Amino acid sequence: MNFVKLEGLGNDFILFDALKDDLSAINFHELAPKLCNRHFGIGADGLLIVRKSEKADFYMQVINADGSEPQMCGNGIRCFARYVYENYAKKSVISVETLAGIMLPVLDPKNNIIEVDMGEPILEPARVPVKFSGEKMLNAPVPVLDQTFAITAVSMGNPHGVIFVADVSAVNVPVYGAALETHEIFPEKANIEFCQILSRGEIKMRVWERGAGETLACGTGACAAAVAGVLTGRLDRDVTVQLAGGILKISWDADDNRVSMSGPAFQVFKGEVVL
Ligand SMILES: N[C@H](CCC[C@H](N)C(=O)O)C(=O)O
Repeated sequence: MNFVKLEGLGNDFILFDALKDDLSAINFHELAPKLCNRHFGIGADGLLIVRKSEKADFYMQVINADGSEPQMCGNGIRCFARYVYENYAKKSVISVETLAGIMLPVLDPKNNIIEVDMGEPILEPARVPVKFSGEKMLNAPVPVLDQTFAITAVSMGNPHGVIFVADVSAVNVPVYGAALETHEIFPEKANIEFCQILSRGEIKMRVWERGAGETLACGTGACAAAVAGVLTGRLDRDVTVQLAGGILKISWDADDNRVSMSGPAFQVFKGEVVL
C-alpha cells in the first residue's frame, strides 16, 4: 500500500490515495495507531485519505493518531492541496469535501503558501459542542486538577478550548492539555490551545490536539485562537500565530464572518506500507 508523508509546520500526516489504490479492505481507524507510532510505525500526527467526492474535486478523510475521525484538519487540508498539486497535473485551486463542509485551498507555487477559506466559526455551545448554559463560552472558569483555566470554546468544524496565559512556556501542556481534552464539559473531547498575547496582531500558541497529543502546529486551532482573541477583546482580526513548527497567518473577516488561514505544506517522502 503506497503512501506519501507530508507536513504542515511540523504537523505531519501519512497520506493514502484511494483514487490510485484499492483501499476498500483497509480499516484505517484500526491501523492509525500503529502507522502513526514514531518507533513501531512510520510516525505521524494522523492520516489523510484521498477519496472520490460527488460534490467536489476530492473528498478528504482525516484520521487522528488514536484512530478517531475529526471533522476537519487545517494543516491537513494544506498538505492535501500540496499532494494534489504535485500528483494531479499541478492543479493549484481545488475543492475538497470534508465533514466540516467543502473547502477551497489555493496553492501559490511562487511562494509555497497555501491559503484556505476555513469557513465561519461556530460559537453556539451546543454546536461546538461544550456544556455551557450561556450564549457563547468566553473566558469561562473551568477547574481542572489543581488549577482553574478561563476557557473560550470555538468550533472550526472540530471543537476547541482556547486559553490565554501569561507565558505558554510555563504551562505543563501534557498534563493540563490531556486533562482538558477529556474534560466532561466537552462531550466529544476537544483540542486545547494555550495562547500568549504578544501584541494585538500576534500570539504564541502551544496546542494539545484531540486524538494526537501535543503537536508542533494546529491549523484549526490557530483559527479558533484568533477568533477567541477577537471575541475576548485581546486581538484585532488579522493575527500572526507563532507555533513551535512555524507561522500561520489567520484573518477573520468582519463582513462575511469567514476565517482564512495561510501557511506552507510539503511532501517529505514516499513509501510502501508492508501489512
Ligand atoms: N486533532 C484534531 C484534528 C486535526 C486538527 C489539526 N491537526 C489541524 O491542523 O487543524 C481533532 O481531533 O479535531
